[in-house]
Parts: sequence; structure tokens; C-alpha cells
Amino acid sequence: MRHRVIALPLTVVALLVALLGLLAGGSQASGSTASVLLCGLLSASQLAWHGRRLRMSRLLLWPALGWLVLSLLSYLLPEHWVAHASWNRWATHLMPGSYIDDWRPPLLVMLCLTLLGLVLLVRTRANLGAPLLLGVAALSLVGQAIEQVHDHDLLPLTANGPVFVAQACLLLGQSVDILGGWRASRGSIQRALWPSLLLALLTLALWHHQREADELRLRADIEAQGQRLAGRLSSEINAHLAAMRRFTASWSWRDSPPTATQWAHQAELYHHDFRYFLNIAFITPDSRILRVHPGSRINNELLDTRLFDAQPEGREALGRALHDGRVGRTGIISLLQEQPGLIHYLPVIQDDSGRILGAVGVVVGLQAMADTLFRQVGPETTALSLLDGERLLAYQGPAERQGPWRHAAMLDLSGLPLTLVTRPGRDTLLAHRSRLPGITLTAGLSLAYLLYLSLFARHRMLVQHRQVRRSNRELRREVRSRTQLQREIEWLADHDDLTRLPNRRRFMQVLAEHAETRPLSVLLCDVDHFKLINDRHGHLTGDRYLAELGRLGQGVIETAGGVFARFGGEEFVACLPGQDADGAAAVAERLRLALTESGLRHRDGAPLTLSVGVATLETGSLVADDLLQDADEALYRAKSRGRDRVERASPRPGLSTGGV
Ligand SMILES: Nc1nc2c(ncn2[C@@H]2O[C@H](COP(=O)(O)OP(=O)(O)OP(=O)(O)O)[C@@H](O)[C@H]2O)c(=O)[nH]1
Repeated sequence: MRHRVIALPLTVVALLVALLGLLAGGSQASGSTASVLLCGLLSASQLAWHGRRLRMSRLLLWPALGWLVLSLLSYLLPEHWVAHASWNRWATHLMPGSYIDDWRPPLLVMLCLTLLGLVLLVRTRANLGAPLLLGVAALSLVGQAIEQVHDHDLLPLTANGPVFVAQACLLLGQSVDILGGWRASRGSIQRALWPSLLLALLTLALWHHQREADELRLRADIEAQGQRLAGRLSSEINAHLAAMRRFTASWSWRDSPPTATQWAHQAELYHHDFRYFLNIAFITPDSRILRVHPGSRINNELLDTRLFDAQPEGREALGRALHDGRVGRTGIISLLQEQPGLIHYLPVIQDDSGRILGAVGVVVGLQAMADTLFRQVGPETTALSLLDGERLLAYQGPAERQGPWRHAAMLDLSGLPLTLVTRPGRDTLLAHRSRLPGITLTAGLSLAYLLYLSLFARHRMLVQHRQVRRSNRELRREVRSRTQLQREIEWLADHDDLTRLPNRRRFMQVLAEHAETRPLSVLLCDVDHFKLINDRHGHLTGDRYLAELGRLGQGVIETAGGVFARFGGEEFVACLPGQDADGAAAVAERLRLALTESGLRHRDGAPLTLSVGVATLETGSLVADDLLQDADEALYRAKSRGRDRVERASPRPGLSTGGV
């Protein structure tokens, strides 16, 4: 209860923070809204759980867990099972314009929320792994805190501040509420938690390492792709220069400029191979365009144009060809076709005379050249930019959802340095990333969970085994003491506790056992004036005297082959099988004398004395009560005749008696 006082407000804070995050719209980072919504759902579920409304808690929990599991699958399933594009299509069906990234929280957030949800699902039971789930959730929170200061990776690991705070509150709320409940199984938790938490930590480290290695691999792929493209472009340039030289050489032996048909026929062969040649023109020594191919409208309009006047930026390069007889190349200029490009001018020099007949102008449209090259790369997958310094010459690619990494490769366009920037789209990168880190993470954490469960169960079993052994020992002790007690009870049923002699009940059994023994005598003995002992010496001394008498009597009677018993109070009785009246009277006399000489005395120094009545059955059948009655009467007589004496019972039919 005390814990709930702290736990409840923490969860309320988590819910409020999630709501505020939702109202504020969150950051635009992918998965932020999903994270905030999931935090809200889990907070509400946890709130219901704190309030012991488990049904309601589950109702809120299941959708959140379903969402999280689907998100996890979208990370884990191989691309050839479910392509990244398919996830995006489904996301678009759910909400037009959205992507799977918008629907799933960043990886560490997803992990933390899944674990917090699972803790609620296993209802915080330590034996179902709740401590480990909370521990790994805490690790993922620490990971998020570290990632906050790191740069943004391909796959986001952490969301915005409110999501972090909400997770921390949820985690604290759960921990505070259930820590008290785990006191009883603290030993088992500790044994299971630390090794499995260590395994989870190692898994997280390995996952992090694999993730980084995978991102490095992706970056290297991008770099290689950029280099490949730049290389291709360079070889294209070399090829077109070589082609131009061949083309020019084909005119060098002629005296006169080419006819239109000749030009069209010859130029077409080259134009066919290099589509980015916007045109191939024959230029007269006075810089007029005499022939041009292909004969498109815009090209035909250029015929007869005097280039020295119409295209001043190219004058130097053209002059080099027409006046110096050397190859000339413009820089990147604005072409008459109204796009950036460059022009190569190659002089046509007659072989024999060395006379310059004119020049071949080859116009290379950069956009057209880039288009030819870019066509080899899908525009929806990778953004490509061709730059001259800072100036963008050509671009192809998606306008949005570009990946976080770009690679710039330098290329040399016959002495002109250009930059080719490659930037793969985010979805392309996501589709090409390895699933191994995710699988390592899932498998490692599952193993850690299993390790926890098995260690916990093992320790629990050991504890229970110890408890069983302890209770077995206690049980054995209990059985022993009860057996002892039982024996004592049985002994007490037949004996007198004070004198340790057989009691009246046992005596009657002994008498019955000798029902056929003849002669059979009984002695009934009564201590004289015993009341005085109690009155003057106290009851304790009285008890001691009785016990001493019992010991004395037992010695005397057992020597005579009989059984001595306490009959009750200060009365004793003896059974003397095989003793006739004389023998019994003699034994009684020995008993009386033994007491007198025992040293047990009254206050006045007089010895303690005994009166004894003797009854003997010589023949006939035994009636125990009659025999005892006779002995009692003899005792009475002994008392009335002055005590400290032995009296024999009066004879009755079947009984023989005798006086001392
Ligand atoms: N200390 C002790 N006293 C006992 C016990 N059982 C009986 N007594 C006492 O024995 C006395 C018997 O007294 P009485 O029956 O008056 O007989 P008495 O004093 O022995 O006199 P006579 O038998 O007439 O010689 C009583 O005071 C009893 O309390 C016992 O177990 N312990």
C-alpha cells in the first residue's frame, strides 16, 4: 500500500507526459507519434493495474503489445519474406502518405515499451521473469540516454524527451509497486537476475556492434556505387573523345566540306552511340555552322549561325581549332539549346596541304549525359547530383525521405573536375540493411529470459528441497517425542507417577494373571498416622516418604517373588503368588520391619510404621474383590488393634488364614 502511494503518481505523470507529448504534436522524427501513443496506452493500462482493475489493464495492454510485436516483426522479418516496400504499402493503406517508420517506435523505445508491457502481462511475478524484464527495460533506457547525445543513425534508436520521461516514470512506477512483493523470493531473484542481466547486456553490446558494422557496410556500398558511377562517366567521356577523333579523321582527306547527306549519314553512326551529343556540326573556317546532325528543328535553326558572334563563351575554344589547328574545349557554358553543357571543337586538317578545312563541333548536353548515366540507377531509390563546384548541373532522385548518408565522387570530364553526389533513399537503405542485429537482439534477450527462468526455478527448487529436508527432520523429531510421550502415557496408565510402582489398575491385572495360582496371597498396607507427616513435615516430605516406602516395599516383595503396587493415597498392596498365609504374613512382617528401620520418622522422632492386612486364597476360584475385602478387613483390624502390626484375614470358605 505504502509503495502504491509512490507508484500511482509516477504512472499518472507518465500518462500526462504522454498526453502532453501527443497534444504538442511531438517532434517530426519518425516513430515519435507512435511512441507517444504507445506510452499513453501502456500508462493507462498500468494505471488500471495499480488500481487492481486487471481486466481493464489487459484490454488496454493487448492492443499496445500487438502493435509493438508487429513493429518488431517489421524490423526482423527478412526482406525476401516481407519487403520493406510492402510494409510501407500497408502503412499507406492505414493512413495515406504514411510509412512504416511512422508506425513503429525507435528500436530502443520499442524494446523498453515491449518489456514494460510484458511485465504487466506476467503480472509482475518474479518466477515469470518480471525482474529481468524490468532490468532490461532499464538497460534500454540507459541506452536511449546515451543515444540522445549521439548522432542520428539510419534506424532511430530513441524518440523525443517526453517519450523518455514517460518510459522512465512507467519503469519506476512498476518497480516501486512490486519491489516489496519480491522480498520473499529475494535469494532466488538475485541468483537468477545477475547472470541473465549480464547476458542481456552482452547481447545489447553485440547487437550495437553488429548494427554499426552493418551501417558501415551500407555506407561502403554507397561509396562503391558512387565510385562505380563516376568511373562509368569517366569512361563515357574517354569513349566520346576517342569517337570524336575518329569522326574528325574521316573528313581530313577531303577537299571540300561534306554534303548534307554525307554529314547526316556519317554523324548518325556516332550520334546513335552517344545520345547525349546534342548535335554534331561542321563549322567553316569563318565559324559558321554549315552542317548539323540530327536535323531537328532546333538544330536546323542553328544552320548558318556564326558562332564567334552567337556564342562568345566558346570563341576561344573554337578559335583554337579553326586558327591553331588544335583541339579546343569550352568550359561548362550555357548552350544555344538553353541548357548547361560543353562543346569540343576538333580541327579538320587536310592531310596533304595541312590546310584547315573547318572544325567539327560536338555539343555535349550535361543534363542529357547525366540522364543517360542516371538511367542506370532507379530514380526512386537513389538521389544523384552532378555538380560543378557548388553549381548543380544535373539532379535525379526522390524529393523526400532521403537517407542520412551521401557520398561525393570526383570525376574528370576531359580536364574539367566535376562532383557526383550519391545519396540513397531511406527506404532503399532500410530494405538493404541486415536483419542479423535484430535477430541477435531478439535471440540473445530470449536466451537471457530462459536463463533467468531456469536459474530462478533451480534456486527455488533448492530452497524448497532444503525446506522439505528441514521439515522432515522436524517431523522425525516430533515423531520421536510423540512416541516417547505415548510410551509415558502407556506407562502412566499402569503405574503411579510418585512411587514409580504399578498402580491399582495394573495390580488388578497382575491378580487376574494369577487367577489359577494357589496359594495366592495379597497384602494391604497402610501407613500409620501419615496425616501427621503431611501436617508436620509438609506434603513434599510426605511424597518423599511415600516414594521411599514404595522403593522399600518393592525390594521386599519382589525378593519374595511378588508384585508391590500403590493402591491409592498412602495405601499399598502386594500380590504374592505361591505364598501361603504363613509365608505371606512373614513377608508382611519383613516389610513392616523394613519401614520401621528405614529411618523415616515422625516429628517427635518416632519411626514411621505400617499396618498390614493379609489374605490368602489356598483353594477355589479367585474373586479379587473378595480377597481384597478380606485383606482390608484384616488391615482394619490391625489399625484398630494399635497399628504397626500384621493381621491375617478371617477364614472364609475356600480361604485359609493364620495370625502372626
Ligand atoms: N503427601 C501425600 N499425602 C497423601 C497422599 N495420598 C494421601 N495422602 C495423605 O494421607 C493421609 C491419610 O490420612 P488418614 O486417612 O486420615 O489416615 P492416617 O493419618 O494415615 O491415619 P491412620 O491411617 O488412621 O493411621 C491424608 O492426610 C492424605 O492427605 C500423597 O500422595 N502424598
